[in-house]
Amino acid sequence: MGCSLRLSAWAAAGGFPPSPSDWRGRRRLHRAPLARRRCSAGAPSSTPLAAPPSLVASRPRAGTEHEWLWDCRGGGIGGGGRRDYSKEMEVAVRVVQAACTLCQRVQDSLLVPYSGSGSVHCKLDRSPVTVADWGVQAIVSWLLSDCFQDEHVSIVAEEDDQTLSSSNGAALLDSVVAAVNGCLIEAPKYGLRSPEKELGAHDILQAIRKCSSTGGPKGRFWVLDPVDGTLGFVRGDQYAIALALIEDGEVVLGVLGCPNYPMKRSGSTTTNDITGCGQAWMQPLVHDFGKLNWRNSREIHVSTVSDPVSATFCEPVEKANSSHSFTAGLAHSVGLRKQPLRVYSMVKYAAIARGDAEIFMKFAKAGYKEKIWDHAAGVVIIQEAGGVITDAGGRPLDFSRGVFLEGLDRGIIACSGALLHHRITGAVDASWNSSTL
Ligand SMILES: Nc1ncnc2c1ncn2[C@@H]1O[C@H](COP(=O)(O)OS(=O)(=O)O)[C@@H](OP(=O)(O)O)[C@H]1O
Ligand SMILES: [Mg+2]
Repeated sequence: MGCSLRLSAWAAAGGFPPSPSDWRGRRRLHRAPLARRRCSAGAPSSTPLAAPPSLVASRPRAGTEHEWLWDCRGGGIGGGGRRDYSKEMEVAVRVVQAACTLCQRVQDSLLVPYSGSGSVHCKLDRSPVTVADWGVQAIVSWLLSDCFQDEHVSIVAEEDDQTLSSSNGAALLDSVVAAVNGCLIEAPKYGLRSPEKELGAHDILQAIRKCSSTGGPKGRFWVLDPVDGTLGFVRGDQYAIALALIEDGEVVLGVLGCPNYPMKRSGSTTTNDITGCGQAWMQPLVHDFGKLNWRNSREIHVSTVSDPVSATFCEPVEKANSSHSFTAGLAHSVGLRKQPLRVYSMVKYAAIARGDAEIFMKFAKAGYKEKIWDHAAGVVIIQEAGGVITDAGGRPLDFSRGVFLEGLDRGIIACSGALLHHRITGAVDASWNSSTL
């Protein structure tokens, strides 16, 4: 399912990174161009930004032997009586692979000041958005519709077309059109069809608009977060492309593309030897000179660590998105010793599924409503890899009630096993009333 990994030259030489700071994307943006960007939300806060010139200069080019790209995919296809989702899974992996390429190109262009696709824009809620968000949404929408022509394809996704359709949006729309066509022309590399002729602005706006389903308890719909962790993306750091399929309110498959998540050496995966309850895999991302090859898939499992002393917990980077002080209190009370691993996006979910961390916690401010696209793909991948994920009251996350995770009790807790999960939910109950959330 889906996390895809970019192996830097450093990781190729040294194996899996030993410390949280090493999880940061290998591409750093220079401070000056970022500071001039319009969106304050895109500006760095705690993350060191200025790239040592050596890092930027020595970043491996796509296609060199140093650059292996990986993704993991998982899916709820093991359940009894369920239908076969292999076609949907295959299409979803191919589509996310294509989307990863678009994102990598746009993230690279963010390194180039004032380049067309390299600018960061602001949404009404002041969160950042780039050509990649609209570009991915357009190609995923177009490709899914093309692959399932005899079905009505329904998609719930994060972006709308308002900014692009506005009178100020023409230049931006041109950049999206160029990025989308540049990616779709390579669709055959992923076993997908390219459009017969280049898509025009109208086609692309239509594809973006098509993702306007609002989900619900019945029927089938895809859920897309085109660039999850946009803040990480614009900072040259971690992000994920997240695609899931929901049927009658249940997530039945998910794919996460995580192009900047470094690969660990295959030898170190031998510690993760428990049998998951389903199936989750990771596989190489196709780089510029490659072709999708299914034989490279590997099954993934959660970690076997159940002692809090040895466990690693991860959480959002921004304290505005999850209370760091509350999770620090929980960590202390259950005996977690390690520093939290703060990583942008659903890469955190991939990390739990792959056994790189044992716990994920998110406690948003009161009143914030979690969206289904921020969790659907990651949740099913964790479950299929053998992990447990619920709200803080121990109930499954409910994807059947529209675009929000309605009824979510306090926060989200994912663990590699039931024992750790039980301890954390117990600690939440013990400390909730005295918290200020
Ligand atoms: N106030 C608030 N509280 C909680 N969550 C929020 C909030 N605002 C936004 N979001 C959603 O969080 C998504 C980013 O999650 P991350 O785990 O990447 O957060 S962080 O950037 O590492 O802090 C982010 O997803 P993207 O917009 O796709 O990046 C948002 O959907
Ligand atoms: Mg998101």
